[in-house]
Amino acid sequence: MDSKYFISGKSTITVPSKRKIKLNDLTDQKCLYLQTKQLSGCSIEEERKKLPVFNCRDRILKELETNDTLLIMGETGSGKTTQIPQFLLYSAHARNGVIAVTQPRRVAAITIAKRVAQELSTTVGDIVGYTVRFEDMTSHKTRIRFLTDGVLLREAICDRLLRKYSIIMLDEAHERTVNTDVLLGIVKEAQHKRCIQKLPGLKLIITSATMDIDHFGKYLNVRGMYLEGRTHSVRVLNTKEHQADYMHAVLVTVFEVHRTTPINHDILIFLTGKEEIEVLAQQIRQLAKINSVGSSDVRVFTLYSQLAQGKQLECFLPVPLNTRKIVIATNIAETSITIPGIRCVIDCGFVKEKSYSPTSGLDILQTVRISKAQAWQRSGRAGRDAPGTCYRTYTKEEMLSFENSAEPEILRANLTSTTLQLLALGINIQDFNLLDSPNVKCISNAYTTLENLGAIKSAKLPNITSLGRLMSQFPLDPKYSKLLLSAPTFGCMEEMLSLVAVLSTENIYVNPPDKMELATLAHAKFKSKYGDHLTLLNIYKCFEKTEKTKLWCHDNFLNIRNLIYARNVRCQLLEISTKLGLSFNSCGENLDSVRKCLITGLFGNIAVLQKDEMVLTGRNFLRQVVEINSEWVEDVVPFIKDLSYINIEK
Ligand SMILES: Nc1ncnc2c1ncn2[C@@H]1O[C@H](COP(=O)(O)OP(=O)(O)OP(=O)(O)O)[C@@H](O)[C@H]1O
Repeated sequence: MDSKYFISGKSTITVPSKRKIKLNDLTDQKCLYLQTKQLSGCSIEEERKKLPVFNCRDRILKELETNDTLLIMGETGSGKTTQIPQFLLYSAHARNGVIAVTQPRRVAAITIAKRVAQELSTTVGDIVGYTVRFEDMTSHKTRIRFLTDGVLLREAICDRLLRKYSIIMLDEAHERTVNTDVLLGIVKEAQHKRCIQKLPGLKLIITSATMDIDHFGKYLNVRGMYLEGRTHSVRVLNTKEHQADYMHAVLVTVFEVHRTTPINHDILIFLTGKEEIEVLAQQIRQLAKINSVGSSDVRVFTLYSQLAQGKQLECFLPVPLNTRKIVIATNIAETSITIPGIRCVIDCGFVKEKSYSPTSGLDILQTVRISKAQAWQRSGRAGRDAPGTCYRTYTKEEMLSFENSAEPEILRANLTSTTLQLLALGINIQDFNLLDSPNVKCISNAYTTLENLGAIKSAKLPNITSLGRLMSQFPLDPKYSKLLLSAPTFGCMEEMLSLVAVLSTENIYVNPPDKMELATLAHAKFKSKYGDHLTLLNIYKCFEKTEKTKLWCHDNFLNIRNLIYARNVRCQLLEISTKLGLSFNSCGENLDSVRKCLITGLFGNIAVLQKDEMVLTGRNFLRQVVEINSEWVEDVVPFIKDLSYINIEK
């Protein structure tokens, strides 16, 4: 082993804990791994016909003849997502409508659609297409449509029987997103109603490599179907000892792999969030620069949800010869996706999980241990186009204490948006037969918030109002749709469209770790004394006025891709608003209108608090957003229920 590999420089790098590591420190450090499992595998084969699922084609089609619902479990990479829709394409089952394949994440929907289009020698938007929020790449020719579960749920609002579809495949069901859970119930109901109304049937296929098949089976009243076989073997290694600093363990492992494996073995690293990812990316780039292996190179890509879509897709492209691709991702890369070239996965064993606190009414982001199912999904990202290895920076014993699967999102999420969508479908969430029933307090909070937004008449008797129905037409959080629906009255529709578009976009700021001060200075130019919302609006307005947008964004440390994305979102929101007959007006420089309008939507958010907390938070909130001014109160009161809790004059 060439331990000198690490020590050609004297530079230091900063790790998140602000601890400085000397490159020399890494020399003697190695994470000792123990091989814990060798997943049995077949020989290396790349053609789709050699995928294990291929042998099950006839079995699947036959099962569908006698069953309306199939529950299919097969190994990661066995070909479920890419192949099953193709088996169905020319089958009798797909004669009466489009095949929908849902994915919990947009990046998966897009990349799989591209792959399947490639396999069918067509282009995306032809026979195969995808639809994700604010982007539709389908046409009247599209027969297989990959879409996020959120998009399909939204479509159900317009047509509860989902008549456009002949087959719906809910993929990655183990992820237990709220949307997939709700869709299970909706599709089940659509199957039943279509049968009663003698409409063409609807087949439902649920797929995953790691779902709790008994639980699903009981709910759907079907037996599970197992597809045997694995495409390529994945060697799984756990650290011998507990690693107190997983970032450090990951870094050491990256360079061990870099030093000891062929340069075309690309690496995928799982960390918990953007900050960690950016820090590690910088460390790897710095270390690789001064420690190159011969003429080889390292290209580091990052993959997390706040990245602009175009940037997220960069890691799927091939890199030049003699270059090792290193992708550092959050759990967004955990299921479904194939990043070509990945032979090695390094899993830190943690994930950031969003949960909703029914007592405070706030969403909390916490770093928690992954589940066993997530660990297997992560290792499954290696061994897709060749045998692979997965390094886990936790011990085998530690893994024993992991939960079998992550807690379903429906048991820990803020349910306001889902509750409104269901109400628009005529379904009361508390009466809806779901795979797991949500917490009663979460449901009552959702009703209270919707009541405060004016979307339902009363939390006790949750009948959707006409305003609520309009709100459900926007693919937005209800508080943002409320803003758009209130804006014409306040005379600030143009401004609110821009603001909501920016709020629906990932971070528009660029904060390079080495130029933090310059970036802060540049951003300060746009700062509004009335808070973040008006600052964002300022930025968007300046962006639209600028001709040389690229240079302007660069000079102002702003993300051009995300601002362009916001512009597209704005166009679509404008389209929906026009369809709903909303008038388009502008308040010009009089931003007081925007501030007043903001109260109508954002207030709903804090309204689930206890009365005492609400008085306090409400007052602070009003202070932040508006001047405490009785004239304003007159304007906003009709939009807010229960404002009487707050003594505005104080
Ligand atoms: N974008 C892609 N680029 C290259 N190869 C791909 C791509 N997508 C899929 N493949 C190939 O097809 C195989 C099957 O992928 P597919 O996504 O259908 O499997 P899966 O059983 O659905 O896996 P998972 O349970 O992990 O989602 C992969 O192992 C890989 O060899």
